[in-house]
Amino acid sequence: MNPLFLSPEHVLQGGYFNATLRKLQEPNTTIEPHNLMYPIFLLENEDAMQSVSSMPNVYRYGINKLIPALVELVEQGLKSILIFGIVETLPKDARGSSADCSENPVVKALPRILEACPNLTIACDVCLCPYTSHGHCGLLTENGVIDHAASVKRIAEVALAYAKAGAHIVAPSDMMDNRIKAIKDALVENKLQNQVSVLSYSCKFASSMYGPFRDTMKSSPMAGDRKCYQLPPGSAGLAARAAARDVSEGADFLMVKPGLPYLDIVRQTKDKYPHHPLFIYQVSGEYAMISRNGDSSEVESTLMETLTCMRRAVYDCIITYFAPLVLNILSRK
Ligand SMILES: NCc1[nH]cc(CCC(=O)O)c1CC(=O)O
Ligand SMILES: [Zn+2]
Ligand SMILES: [Zn+2]
Repeated sequence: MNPLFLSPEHVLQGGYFNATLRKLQEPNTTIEPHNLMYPIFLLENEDAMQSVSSMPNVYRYGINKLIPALVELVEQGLKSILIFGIVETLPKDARGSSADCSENPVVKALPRILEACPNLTIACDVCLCPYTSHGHCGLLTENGVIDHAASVKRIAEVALAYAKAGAHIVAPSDMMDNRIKAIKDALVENKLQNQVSVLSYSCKFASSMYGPFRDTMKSSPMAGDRKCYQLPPGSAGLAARAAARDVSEGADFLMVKPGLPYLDIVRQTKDKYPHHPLFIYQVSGEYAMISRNGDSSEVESTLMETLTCMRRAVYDCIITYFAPLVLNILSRK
């Protein structure tokens, strides 16, 4: 018996007393630039640049302001972006016609971003809510409920338009059943299947944490809510079935959204589909919460702790409004 009565197998502190040993104890949780995707709010007005009141350091850009910002971020290591179009003068109507018209800001911007940043991977969010007069993510019947077949057909058309305009990834965020297959079919019919991948918002929950995003996008539903297509927050079962549905329909990448309160879903999805790269969307409400957690050094340490824990859970790519800050932190290491 040793004089201190310590049982050797219960002495853990001998295994993490310096920084190198601590790194060994956190396997596979490092973050590199290819693990980050940066969401971009794109305005119709090409010369505009507006701050977002509920999200410090986040801007809505017209293409002429976006290009120089992106060129600089790519120099700092940015590998991928996720674009959201915002219309202000183009009309919103029942079928979301402005989502894929030739004047749509995303359709117009894609060739210019591809030219300015040839090594940047560009994903486009595909949804109808920023473009419909009723603000829902699908099309509605006369009775005001989701018209499933019409919605899926329309979402596939929009995805195809972004694919034709040069998007590398189309990312449907509407949560309609069967839209992944409809999009894949459209890509095949147009011989784009080997040039465009499909990132499915597969496990997207009806969360209260999308508030700052909806303010920014002006995309809240005019009536009702999204609970008939986004998942109930307590349902691990529907999340498992939604991921299975999207895998069977040919999704290249899966996603869990929001991130932090849903890490059990992240782990469940990764365990079931280890061969599908998994994305987490750290949403606008999470961004707002972390941004307010103290001074800049506390914000940075909270952010990195959060991303490390998410990585432990395990994701392959994190979609985060903090991407520029993370690149900056990585460059200082
Ligand atoms: N389809 C709309 C969409 N696409 C991405 C987000 C949320 C992003 C965020 O909060 O950062 C939302 C909001 C919603 O579904 O209500
Ligand atoms: Zn939507
Ligand atoms: Zn969306």
